[in-house]
Amino acid sequence: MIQVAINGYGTIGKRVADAVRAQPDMEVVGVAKTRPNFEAETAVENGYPLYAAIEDRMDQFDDAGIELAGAVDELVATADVVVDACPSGIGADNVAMYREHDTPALLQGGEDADAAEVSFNARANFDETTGADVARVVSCNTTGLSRLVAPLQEEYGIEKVRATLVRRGGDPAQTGRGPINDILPNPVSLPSHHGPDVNTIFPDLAIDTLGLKVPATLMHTHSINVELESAPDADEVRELLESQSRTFVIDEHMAIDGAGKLKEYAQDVGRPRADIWENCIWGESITMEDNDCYLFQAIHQESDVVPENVDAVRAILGESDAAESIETTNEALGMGL
Ligand SMILES: NC(=O)C1=CN([C@@H]2O[C@H](COP(=O)(O)OP(=O)(O)OC[C@H]3O[C@@H](n4cnc5c(N)ncnc54)[C@H](OP(=O)(O)O)[C@@H]3O)[C@@H](O)[C@H]2O)C=CC1
Ligand SMILES: O=C(OP(=O)(O)O)[C@H](O)COP(=O)(O)O
Repeated sequence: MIQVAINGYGTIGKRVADAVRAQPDMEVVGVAKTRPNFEAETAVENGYPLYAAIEDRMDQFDDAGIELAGAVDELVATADVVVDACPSGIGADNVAMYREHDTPALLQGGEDADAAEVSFNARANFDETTGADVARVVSCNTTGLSRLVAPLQEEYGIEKVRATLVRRGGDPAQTGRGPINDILPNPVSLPSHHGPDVNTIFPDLAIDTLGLKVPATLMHTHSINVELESAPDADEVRELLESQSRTFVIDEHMAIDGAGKLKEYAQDVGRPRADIWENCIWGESITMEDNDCYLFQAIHQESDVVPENVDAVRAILGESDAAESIETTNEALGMGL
């Protein structure tokens, strides 16, 4: 069994912990928190050994009556691999500790690309991560773009991607986030970080990305134009996207008109935390105009990177090939809407 440590048990970390625990070949050896809040309590209730991310604060856990298994560097020393899901910037600072213990580490998309040796997307470049000391699972939006680009590039070739990303302003629990009643070009200058990030996965791809932030919390929405090298009809493109294991093409009969109904559907089918691990592509939006493919997709920011982290664990340790890992992860999670 692969012993996985999770450093940073927040939005992404707690989901990755549950997904790792669901795998037949992995176990969670512990999770680390800086303070004894509700997530520390639920980590212990869920049976995860809890470690203090900051040693000086161990007594705060004692005072709150929350039992600790130790300090984070003990956790890192024990683990085969650590998934760092700390807030942006802290992951890069933690790399020295991971290197000191010789424990391979996975950072998240909030870190700069150069904080890791390689950036990861399971569908696109699984093998490039094998043997790395530090890899980075790209951000939720970049994961969503990469999953779309990979099959289109393989099947038809791509001249250029143009993507406008309407980004949710914050996650549902991020009470401090805005905008409250505004729509912000974000960043106002082009490109947004997503295009250069996609190039960490597809170095030669021509891609321009524009970003906005809106006062919504449920999901991001992408307006996509991919100029292909050939001109398949829209039905062919739709079939191709339907055949991918991490894309959900929303059929017209479902009458899902936005992120609200997508989340409702995820709850109705019993998804944990109403998570949607797949890219959600509106079938009727898939349109071809000459070589230009257009579509809309929604991305659940809190969860699409979760299966990618699980695959990245196997990739960095060289424990599996891409197809086998993706299949194992998908089956263990119950992927497929
Ligand atoms: N949320 C999203 O939509 C997505 C986020 N990401 C990326 O994932 C990473 C994590 O983001 P997210 O989960 O949203 O962030 P959160 O803030 O939800 O979770 C991070 C957690 O890390 C803990 N933490 C803070 N400092 C430390 C530390 N020094 N050591 C260990 N734990 C610490 C915090 O909890 P506490 O201090 O209480 O221990 C916090 O709950 C970022 O790089 C982000 O960009 C990627 C895709 C989507
Ligand atoms: O990785 C994400 O978005 P991003 O791809 O737009 O950077 C997550 O939704 C986190 O975004 P945030 O930086 O607004 O918290």
